[in-house]
Amino acid sequence: MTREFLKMHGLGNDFVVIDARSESYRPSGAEVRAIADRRMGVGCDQFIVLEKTDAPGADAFMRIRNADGSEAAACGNASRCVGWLLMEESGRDRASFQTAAGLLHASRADNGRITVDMGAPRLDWAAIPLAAPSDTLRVETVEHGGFAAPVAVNMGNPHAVFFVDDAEAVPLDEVGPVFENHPAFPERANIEFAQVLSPTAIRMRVWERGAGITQACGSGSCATLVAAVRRGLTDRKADIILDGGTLTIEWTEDDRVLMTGPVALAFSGRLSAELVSGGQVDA
Ligand SMILES: N[C@@H](CCC[C@H](N)C(=O)O)C(=O)O
Repeated sequence: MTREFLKMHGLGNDFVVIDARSESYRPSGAEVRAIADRRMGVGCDQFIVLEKTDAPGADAFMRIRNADGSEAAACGNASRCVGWLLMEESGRDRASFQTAAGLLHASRADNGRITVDMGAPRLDWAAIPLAAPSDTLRVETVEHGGFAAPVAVNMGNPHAVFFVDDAEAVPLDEVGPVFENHPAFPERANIEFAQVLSPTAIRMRVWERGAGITQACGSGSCATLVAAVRRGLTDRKADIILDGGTLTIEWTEDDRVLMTGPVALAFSGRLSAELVSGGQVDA
C-alpha cells in the first residue's frame, strides 16, 4: 500500500503530513523512523498524522511523532501548518484541532503568517516533569560542560532553557543529547540555548527531543519567551530568532502563549509501499 503525503515546514522544521481522517492509521516506530530518515525516506523532523476526532469544536486530531518514532504532545511549527491546512480546507480564517496536550486554536495573521494559541505554560516541577522537586526557575541539578541551572517550562512538552552569552558558541551536538537524556528529565526534554539581544529579541538554538538539532522549534520558542520573562530578561512579547527564521511570541497577561510565524507547503508526494509497511516490527 502507498500513501499520499504533504511535505511542509515551519522555518525549516520539516514535516511529513498524512491525512488519515477517514481511516485508522497508527504507524509503528520503525515505519516512522524509515520515513523520517533522510538517507532512505522522505526525511523529516516530525511525522504528523491528522486523525478524526469526536472532541467538541475540533476539526481533527493532530498526532505528532518525532524522527526517532517517539510520540510528542506538542509541536508549535506543525500546529501552524495543520492550522493553515484546515483553514484552507474550510475557507475560514480560524481552525481548531485537538492534540495530546489539549485543544489548540489557529488563526490567520499578517503577511500570510499563522497564529496559534499554544495555551498556558506549566511551571510546576511535577508538570515539566522533573524527577524530583525543584525550583523550575533554576534547576540546579542540571549541569554539564559549563552550562547549568536551566529554566524548565512545559508547553505541552518538556523544555529546558539555558541563557547564554553567545548562542553561536554552544556545541549543540555535544551538549544537546546529554541534557536531553539527563536524569532530571524522566521523559527527556527539548533543550534551548538562548541569548537575549534586547527586551524584544532573543537568539535561540535548539536540540529537540527525538529529533536532534532542528532549524526551529515553535514550542521551544514559546518556552524560551516564558523563561526569559520569568527571569526578568525581556518584555512579554519578543521575536525569537532561530536558524530558520523568526517567530513572534507573546505571553499574555491572561496566561496564554501566542505564537505567530510562517507556514510552507514544500511539495506533495506518495510514500512507497516499502516505506509505509516498514517490513519491521516496532521496537
Ligand atoms: N518541532 C516542534 C517540537 C516537536 C516535539 C518535540 N521534539 C518533543 O519531543 O517534545 C515544535 O515546533 O514545537
